[in-house]
Amino acid sequence: MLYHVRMDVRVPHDVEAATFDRLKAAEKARAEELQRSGTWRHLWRIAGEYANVSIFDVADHDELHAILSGLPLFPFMQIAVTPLARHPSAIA
Ligand SMILES: O=C(O)C[C@H]1C=CC(=O)O1
Repeated sequence: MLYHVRMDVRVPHDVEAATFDRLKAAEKARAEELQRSGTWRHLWRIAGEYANVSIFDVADHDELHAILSGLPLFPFMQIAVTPLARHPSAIA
């Protein structure tokens, strides 16, 4: 199943820069791993915002939740999920 996911990163002011840098590095490694496996199909920065739009390809809601809640930056993100169904006019 495909899911459109928007992630908005909210950095709390009381988090140390070094701590946040470490979490960002861990997030990058995990994002790259999930992209290589085909699970994280698209990852786009929303211009002008500390946010992304992504497409995930997973078995079901439970797998998506497990992946998203396991992301290193999960505690600092607001996440909006939209399940996608095939459009009848889509040719690909
Ligand atoms: O920067 C972001 O949009 C948040 C998060 C998603 C992938 C990643 O590397 O960081």
